[in-house]
Amino acid sequence: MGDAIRVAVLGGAGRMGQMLIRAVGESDRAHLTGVTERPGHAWIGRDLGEAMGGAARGVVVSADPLEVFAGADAVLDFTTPEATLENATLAAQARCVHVIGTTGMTEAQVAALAPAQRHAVQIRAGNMSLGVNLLTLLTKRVAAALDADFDIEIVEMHHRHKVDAPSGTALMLGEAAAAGRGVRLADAADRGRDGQTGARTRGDIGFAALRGGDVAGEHDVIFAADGERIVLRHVATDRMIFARGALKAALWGHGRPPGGYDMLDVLGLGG
Ligand SMILES: NC(=O)C1=CN([C@@H]2O[C@H](COP(=O)(O)OP(=O)(O)OC[C@H]3O[C@@H](n4cnc5c(N)ncnc54)[C@H](OP(=O)(O)O)[C@@H]3O)[C@@H](O)[C@H]2O)C=CC1
Ligand SMILES: O=C(O)C1=N[C@H](C(=O)O)C[C@H](O)C1
Repeated sequence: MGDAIRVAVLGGAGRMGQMLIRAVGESDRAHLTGVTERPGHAWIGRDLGEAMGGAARGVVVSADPLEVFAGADAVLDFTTPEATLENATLAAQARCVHVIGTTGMTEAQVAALAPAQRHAVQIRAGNMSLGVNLLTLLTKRVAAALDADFDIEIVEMHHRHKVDAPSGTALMLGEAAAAGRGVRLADAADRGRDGQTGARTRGDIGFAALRGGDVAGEHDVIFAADGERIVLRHVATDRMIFARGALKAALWGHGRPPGGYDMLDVLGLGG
């Protein structure tokens, strides 16, 4: 394994957890040293390979994140907001790179992640794909070039199991649009229309969330004016784009000074 970094996957039985395990397995720069799951999960105590329906891999799925963090240089965390908050403290104690893909965190939960950044490299993004991160830059540019005659609407669609809305990606795109406009998203966001809503408020950034089937993730940023419409679109057809992005982040973060980073930093696209 030579210089390969030691990587653990948190929430290994999840949709993303299984992709992350695959991505680490495909890499010659990383090797899997641990996997966690929620206490009480059916995979706990089982060999990972067997739990996934294949050959034994010599990694036992653990409900004890402490021992898993202790044996890892980096942890990949696509779990729940509550688990991610606990993991941030453990990553700081173990000085692990903490790659956070978890979405649906409240403002207070995001703020609570900050103290851990004094001791650990923490890389967080609502979307780890190259395409979406590029789209945030395009969105910011287009929003900066247009005035509020162009109404901005962000429409996203995801699989039926998704539990948070708007998606983390939609919020990233909303932040980018707001930054381009020179406003705060918190002041401009319209996150739910139903019933007698009244006419659209000029300058609002609207969100709509669709859920159904097995959609991996689709996002449109619409700039709609009288007589014309610009649509910027990203379509994910395979969750491996998120998993490979997360592993790229772990490799990038290994050996860096502690702090809070995002995927634009990892991809070298930050300002
Ligand atoms: N940033 C990005 O690029 C992407 C982010 N995501 C985000 O990642 C998150 C996970 O998505 P997805 O994989 O679809 O969801 P899943 O529900 O399939 O996976 C989450 C996994 O975490 C497990 N889990 C829950 N609590 C703990 C705990 N305390 N310790 C260890 N494991 C735990 C769950 O177990 P159990 O089911 O038993 O509760 C489950 O197996 C979501 O927030 C999603 O939005 C998804 C794709 C890309
Ligand atoms: O839950 C998902 O599946 C996804 N979540 C992320 C989000 O909330 O934007 C990223 C991706 O769109 C898939």
